[in-house]
Amino acid sequence: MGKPKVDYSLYLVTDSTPAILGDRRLIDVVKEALGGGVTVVQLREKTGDTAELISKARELHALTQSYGVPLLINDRVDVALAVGCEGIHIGQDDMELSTARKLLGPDAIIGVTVSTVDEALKACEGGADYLGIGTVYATPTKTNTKEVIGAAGVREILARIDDAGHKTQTVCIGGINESNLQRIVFQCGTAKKKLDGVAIVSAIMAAEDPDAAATRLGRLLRNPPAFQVDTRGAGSDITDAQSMVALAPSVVQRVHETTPLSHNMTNIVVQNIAANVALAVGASPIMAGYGEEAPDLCKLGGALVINMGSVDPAGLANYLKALRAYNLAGRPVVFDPVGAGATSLRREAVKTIMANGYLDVIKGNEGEIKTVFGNSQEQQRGVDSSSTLDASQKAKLVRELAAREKNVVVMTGKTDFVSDGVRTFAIDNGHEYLGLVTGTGCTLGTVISAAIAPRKTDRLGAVVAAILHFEIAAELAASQPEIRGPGTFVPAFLDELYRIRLATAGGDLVCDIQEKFRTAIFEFDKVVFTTNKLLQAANALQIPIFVTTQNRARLGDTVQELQPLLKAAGPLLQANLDKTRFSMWLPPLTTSSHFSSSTKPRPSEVAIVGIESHICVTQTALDLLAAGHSVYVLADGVSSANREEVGVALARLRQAGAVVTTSESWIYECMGDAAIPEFKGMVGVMKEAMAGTREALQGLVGSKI
Ligand SMILES: Cc1ncc(COP(=O)(O)OP(=O)(O)O)c(N)n1
Ligand SMILES: Cc1ncsc1CCOP(=O)(O)O
Repeated sequence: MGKPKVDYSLYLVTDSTPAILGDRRLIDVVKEALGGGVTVVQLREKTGDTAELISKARELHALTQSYGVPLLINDRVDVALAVGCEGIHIGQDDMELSTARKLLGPDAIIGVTVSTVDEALKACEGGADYLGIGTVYATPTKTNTKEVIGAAGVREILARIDDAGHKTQTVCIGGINESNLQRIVFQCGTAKKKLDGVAIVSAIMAAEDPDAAATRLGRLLRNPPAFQVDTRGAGSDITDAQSMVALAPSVVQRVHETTPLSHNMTNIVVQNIAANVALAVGASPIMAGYGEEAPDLCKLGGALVINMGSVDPAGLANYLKALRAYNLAGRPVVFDPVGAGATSLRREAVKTIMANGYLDVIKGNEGEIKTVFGNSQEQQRGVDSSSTLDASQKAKLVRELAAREKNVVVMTGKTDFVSDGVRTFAIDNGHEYLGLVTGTGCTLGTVISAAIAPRKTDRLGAVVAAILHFEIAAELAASQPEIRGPGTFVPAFLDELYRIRLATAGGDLVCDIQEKFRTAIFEFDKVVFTTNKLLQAANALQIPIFVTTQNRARLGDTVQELQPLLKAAGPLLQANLDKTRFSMWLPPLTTSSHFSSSTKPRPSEVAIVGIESHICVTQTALDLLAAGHSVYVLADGVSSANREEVGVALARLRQAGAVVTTSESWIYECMGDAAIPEFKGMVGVMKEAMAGTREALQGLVGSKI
């Protein structure tokens, strides 16, 4: 006959206790569940005499056979033998596996309960057909549970039996229902070994409509959870620090452009500063602690921050409601387990939150992350962090926690560690003033929420970008001469958050201003003059610069006059590319984070200067327009060999949708406000350049536009 092939995916374990079955008949409920698609049935009766059990089992077996579904008997080999059903399920305190196998023969299905790696390895070696791994979560259905192992425990067992080369099939059991099934399956599986199914009692047996419940559970099993994001092509392949840093401006820019909702359920201390930080980075904050609002708020395309800094029972219930709503909507959640190890209540709250939903990012200090990991016996003092781990231990901890939770984990500190379980980075930015202002650490969660709000984004890249934005702003703020301490630091910090995000938008393109063209191009020196002014402004206003040369070997480098400014630009000079194509719109420009347009609802704003206006400038501008960007052609900074070409080219570009304007107009537009700190310096530059600007305008613009 041979051993039947079993589909373990939706495994029903019965329960005849009144609390679950009510006044219904077991056979009727199982029939409905079979109708809903359960794939295995286990008869689990803890009371009643043997004859009664055999008769129930016979009746059930006839039913399950008619659905082509195997029936297994809990604990009782004798009953299985009497009925001739497909097999049994035994626990650690039941008959030995080897004895059961002898009695039932090689073709019987025998499942074994395991809650530790040793038990699992032993059962696999002993020839179990499947493992019932649990208890995943505490459940009123079985109160004599020895171990509650969570998804982390299941995952560990799966990984270890896979490492040992066992192909034994697996289900997990305990507290599984419609609200957590997808997350449990998602978090339990390793890259190499996934669960073969879930075993469920009450979520089907106690359901008002077991057929519908089983149908819904089956559907959930067959589909990936809403929060599982496919980030292929969104940066998840980036593994080196340099590329990760290069990605950051696009993340900052995207927040600026999309104004994502940052829904903060946060503590009483940080409400105000968190809202201001959200605004400074370009997010739209809502400080809403009432969970009933979450089903509406989660539809607005933002992300949730659960900061348990002032947790209480009502707050916890609200977090859980919001967590559920955001998980169901596939919207990201940042969890800040503030003071996680400080009290037993907080430790319990962490467990409850983690058992009730998927957390896309967990951010905490060392003590908090240790508590979340679950191996900390340390008593945390208040919510502050004290460190006992060295750098490699910290990196290992965040990596292991992230791998276990299948999310991103951030451990903040003098050096921050961030990991998605595969890639781990250390970030050494920030300033000590951040530690002297209450609540700033919490506001990092808010910045992260804004960065991870878009669905198709590499979460790790977004989190790294958020940390860089936050910590570099702190450094810039603290370095200003008027900052005397944490009090003056806070407003400067908000300013810098704001300024950095403005600076990430747009860029200046300098097209082929090369030595060999000096004598051939009409009013070449004026193009150079305008470009010089533009580069000064870019350096002062932190605007990214992209430079090209056409066939550098033959036509020379960008002219000498501009070289000191390009050098001074440092990392602002994003590309200095030699080309043969006429258009500048080539990698790395096209792939640069400034212009990656995959998720952008609003395009970048780009200014172009250079030569020749009717060839390279025209083709670059047309390509940028086609890619969805806003193009500003600076008429006092572009020229051609034949002066007549310039006006024709500018007219064409204007018609194609480019804005034809002047360098001064563009620079003032970039500043936006005379109150910004750079304004004074820039006015000085403009004044000094006044005569040259006039000459450039007269020479290059004249009556041409
Ligand atoms: C599929 C599955 N897994 C685990 C159990 C638990 O069995 P056991 O440890 O024998 O506990 P009781 O069910 O006897 O209380 C199970 N029944 N089914
Ligand atoms: C039999 C068993 N073994 C471990 S937990 C459990 C009961 C699971 O019941 P429920 O699916 O209602 O949580």
